[in-house]
Amino acid sequence: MTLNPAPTALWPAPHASGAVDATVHVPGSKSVTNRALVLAALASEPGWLRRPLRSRDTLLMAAALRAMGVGIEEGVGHDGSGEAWRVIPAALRGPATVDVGNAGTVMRFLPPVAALADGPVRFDGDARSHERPLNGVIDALRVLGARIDDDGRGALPLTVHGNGALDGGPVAVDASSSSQFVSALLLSAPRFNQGVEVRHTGSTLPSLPHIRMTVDMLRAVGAQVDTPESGGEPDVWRVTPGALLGRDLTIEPDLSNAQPFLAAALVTGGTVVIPDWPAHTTQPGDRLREVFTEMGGSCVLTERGLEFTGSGALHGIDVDLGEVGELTPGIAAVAALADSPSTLRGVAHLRLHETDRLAALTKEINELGGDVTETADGLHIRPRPLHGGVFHTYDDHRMATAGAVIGLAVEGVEIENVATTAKTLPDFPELWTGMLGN
Ligand SMILES: O=C(O)C1=C[C@@H](OP(=O)(O)O)[C@@H](O)[C@H](O)C1
Ligand SMILES: C=C(OP(=O)(O)O)C(=O)O
Repeated sequence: MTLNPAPTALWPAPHASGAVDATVHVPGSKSVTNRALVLAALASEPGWLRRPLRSRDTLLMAAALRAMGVGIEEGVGHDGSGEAWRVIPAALRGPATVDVGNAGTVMRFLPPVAALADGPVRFDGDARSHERPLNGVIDALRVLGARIDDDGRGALPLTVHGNGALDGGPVAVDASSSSQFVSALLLSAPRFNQGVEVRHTGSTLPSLPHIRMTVDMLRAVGAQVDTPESGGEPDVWRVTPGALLGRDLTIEPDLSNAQPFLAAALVTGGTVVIPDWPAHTTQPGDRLREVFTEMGGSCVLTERGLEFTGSGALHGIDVDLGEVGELTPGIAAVAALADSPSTLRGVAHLRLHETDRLAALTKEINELGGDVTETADGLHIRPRPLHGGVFHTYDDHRMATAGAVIGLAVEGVEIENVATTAKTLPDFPELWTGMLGN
């Protein structure tokens, strides 16, 4: 990766003058919204998404589905409450072009959908999207009967030549670089002639909760899915062909985007309430209750939401984040401010995320005076007194929010390109200053 960001606008990260005490309404989950859009588009009847996330990643997903003929209309939900999208499925068509931006969910979940279209669908995106792995999806779709033109690197740009249907059937995939390979194949599989049997062949599989999210959401729209957890073989998922229902789904708040706000309570010894925190969820952000408690906070789930309180103490942690990799930047930020060292493990695949997150976190925290080293599969973080400076973000929303967390405790931190948070949380600067009572 290149670690030479272009100079862009700097955002002075607010320094906390005391303990925060705030309620923060966090917008909808990116991962749930983009799965719900795909499943609603593949259904045999219209459906509703209520309180969908409207951010770069989800607007790109909606635009792509519209380009393939799906109707996505603005509206209010059945009960009149909250904003909603009404999704009206249609025969999927090409030619179409899809801009994936740098959204893993768009670049991985939509090529299988495009294989069901009746013409070519061209995929391209940000420069970084050309570097993120897509080989698992491309190779698997070819085995399942699709024709795809790419430049042979197993990455974007590419064209899927849909012919209105896909055979489907058994396929082996090494998903050690991204769980999204598995999710992508499962999501469209009810519409493949033979469904699918996906066998993961790699030595590790990151982000299992996100695969569970895929399975749960498929089942909720009527798909039959067999999983390792439901008595099937280890590392094998089977989806039976069949029609999908159109549902009325309210999207949960994005718990990974709740992370910086919970971190603010932890770092300042204050309290933050996140309303509508789900009692049961497959979102990886739910693990924050445990991780941030071990780092010095405490929390309780009440009818007001998740109430998270910092004790004033901040401890280091030794933790495997392989299942919840997207939480790593925020945990690293807190760890850099703690009273003891931390080891974050199991996240080698973060080198292939929005940016090489292990290199970027190491460089940016160290440039503020920190002492972080990369390991084969994570980070060692030894806290040291930090000083102000520019925190570069490499077009990574979670680098920007991680820098903001450090800025609460360290005066003079400036975030380069805070607008990159629009990938999943467009209102971040306003929510952040609102939380601080400004
Ligand atoms: O399926 C999903 O919605 C996601 C899966 C994970 O991807 P990886 O398995 O590539 O880490 C996660 O990091 C990403 O933010 C969202
Ligand atoms: C890895 C992430 O995103 P993507 O869906 O683009 O993979 C993330 O949001 O942390």
